[in-house]
Amino acid sequence: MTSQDGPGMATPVFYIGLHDIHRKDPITSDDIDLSYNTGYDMITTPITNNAFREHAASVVSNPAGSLISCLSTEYTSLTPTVSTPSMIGLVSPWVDVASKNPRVAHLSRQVLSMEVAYAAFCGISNVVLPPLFRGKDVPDHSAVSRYASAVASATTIGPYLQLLVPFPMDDQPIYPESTFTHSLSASIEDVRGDTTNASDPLSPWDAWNFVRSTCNYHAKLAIALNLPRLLPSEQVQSRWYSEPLRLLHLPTQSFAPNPKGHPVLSKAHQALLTRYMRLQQVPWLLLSGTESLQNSAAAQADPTPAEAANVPIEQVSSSSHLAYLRYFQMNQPPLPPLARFAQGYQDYLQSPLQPLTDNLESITYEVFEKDPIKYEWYEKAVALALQDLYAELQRPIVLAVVGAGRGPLMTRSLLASASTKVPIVPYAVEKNPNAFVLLQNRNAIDPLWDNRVTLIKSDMRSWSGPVVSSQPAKIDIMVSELLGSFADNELSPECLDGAQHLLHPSHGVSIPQSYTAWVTPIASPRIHSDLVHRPSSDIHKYDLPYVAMLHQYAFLSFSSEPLPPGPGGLLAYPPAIKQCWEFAHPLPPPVITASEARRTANPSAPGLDGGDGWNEHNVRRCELVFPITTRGVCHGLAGYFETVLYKPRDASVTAVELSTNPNSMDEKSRDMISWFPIYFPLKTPVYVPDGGEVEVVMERRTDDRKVWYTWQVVVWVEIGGVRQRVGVSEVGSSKENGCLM
Ligand SMILES: C[S@@+](CC[C@H](N)C(=O)[O-])C[C@H]1O[C@@H](n2cnc3c(N)ncnc32)[C@H](O)[C@@H]1O
Repeated sequence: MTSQDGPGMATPVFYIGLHDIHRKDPITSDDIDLSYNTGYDMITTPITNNAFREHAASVVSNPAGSLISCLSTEYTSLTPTVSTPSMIGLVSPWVDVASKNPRVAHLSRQVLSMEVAYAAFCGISNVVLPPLFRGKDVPDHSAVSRYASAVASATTIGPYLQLLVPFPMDDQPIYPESTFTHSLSASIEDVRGDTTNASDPLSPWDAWNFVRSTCNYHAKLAIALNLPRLLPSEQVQSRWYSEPLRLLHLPTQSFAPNPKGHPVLSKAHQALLTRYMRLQQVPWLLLSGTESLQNSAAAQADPTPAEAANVPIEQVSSSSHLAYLRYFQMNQPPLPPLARFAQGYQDYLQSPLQPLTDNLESITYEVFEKDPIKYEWYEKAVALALQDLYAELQRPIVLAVVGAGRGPLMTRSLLASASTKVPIVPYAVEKNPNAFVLLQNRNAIDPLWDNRVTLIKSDMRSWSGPVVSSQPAKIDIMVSELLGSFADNELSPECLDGAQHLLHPSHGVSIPQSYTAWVTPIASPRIHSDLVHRPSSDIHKYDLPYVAMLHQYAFLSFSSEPLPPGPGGLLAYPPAIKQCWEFAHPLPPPVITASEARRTANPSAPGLDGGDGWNEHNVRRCELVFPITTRGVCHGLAGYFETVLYKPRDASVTAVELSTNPNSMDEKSRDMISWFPIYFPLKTPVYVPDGGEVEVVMERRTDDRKVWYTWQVVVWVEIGGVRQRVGVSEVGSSKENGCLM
């Protein structure tokens, strides 16, 4: 249930349910038929009836100790039916497991467990739990703790249930007409007693975070989020976006009348829905506060938007809100190319490719070759480099594509030569014997290649180099694409260093000329939950960076300069994404000389992590500090890269660059699809308070045979003028899964 038209296509399906907030008894089959006929996809139902509520209230107010009775036909009319799958069960909202009165809390837990178990028995697979937040109350930590403990117990009931935990988006009071305001406690005391009044929009999220941590990120838990009429800040919206949203509750108060009196959503609500409805698991929408089904049945069933727009104002009914949502669904903007390409892969963790040790399959090359930007940018870069070198050398340029794959960069180099009219002596070097067959084919049959490309089946590091006019020659332009999602993680530095002796020492150009790795801390509960629930026999699951189309996550650190205002005038800030390190080619000759000296068994010190230390120059370390204004949980690090393919000698001509860094990708290589980000997981997520700092310590290490990364997160807070370390993650290390050279 991800998108209407399968992978690559545009519009999500909206599943819309009806929630009658005044309903006290389970629904009947007539109600279900009516809701279908009105155009809803599902409907909420109480699990027990008002008699049960009265029974529970009498037990609560009788301290002599009578007990809650078992469910019987007196207390529920719900039975399993063919329509059960389209029902969302509601645990009685008067159940107050967070009450500070131990008796209320205890009886509430009994009711909760009976109702959840009965719903599960009936085959209802989605059950909304009673709310923690009611009316104006912001529960204190004891209440949150009691609530979390009750939810944790509920996760043990029924194997196939999804428990939907209701939360408001922020600390605005819940709509007064919601049944959520009345609880069992109200009959004997003030609802919760201790509450806080200070404004804190993240308090519901914080409570949710505590609940799900108590439940160890249980896969059965999801959120039923109440959308307020006034939406909170972009950061609060993004935080909820990263969480497992199953239901978005839209009370009619979230709508405003348009000039004709028809209910519509504000621009800000529209933007939020468009974003949330692109989640891979599209949340369901729940409409409440409309008039009862019986009344709205009189209105036209399932009207078209045009019909809905012509409904006289006095007839605006539940179907008007529904018709608006259907209209809104049909007018969703199409997905951008990268999002289309990534359909089905969102947040799916893949081990990074190792094209040096493994031989890639043809289909993998085919996927790279679909990129609409990368090859075009390489062609531009080669053209600029050819012009620069030809102006200096005035002879054919020796150009080698090292790691040619199936040949797309060779094709682009030949096109650049044709467009600039700079003659080239082309070489294509590839170590994958299977891809080499295709290179031979291409040379023979592609009219552009026309058998003029010299093909070398070799590792670039052991190739003896070009021969021009029967004489050994140097390469003028060495073109490669050995970059991984974190720039250097497919060992581009080691491969290109190994081939540098083939490059002309004074004017030789490497395309790319340099590349940088970038990182930022993120909240990624979905990915964390995926890792938590992988078998514990997978002992390295946290000790590996993953390639992932990051989707349901939230940035935690932002720069202080706002972006231009978005829909509804909400201010948003770009994420703080910082550079870890850089590699540039060719290396200064003394670095290569020193590396060679260490390799040739002289008495110099060994490498820090073993070996002779000849690859020590490719070791890197960074310590980066990220300010955190709004508290959150860091589950891992998102990594990106940027590369300068070629910076022309004429400084007035713009350099040709590629980027996957969200802050620069649109400017440098918009719509490029070849690389997903990389993700470095934390085994134990770390909580970062408001005003804290996340320090990221990363290293690229080597023992001359392989390369690996280590990563660690440290949380700092200033308390009483003293900077204190309040959280430290384990050190993640990919040493056991390092990239072999
Ligand atoms: C990421 S693929 C890029 C392929 C192609 N240039 C493209 O853009 O579609 C990297 C290619 O480099 C090759 N390769 C990696 N290391 C190499 C080495 N040391 N010597 C020769 N080829 C290498 C791999 O086999 C693979 O074909």
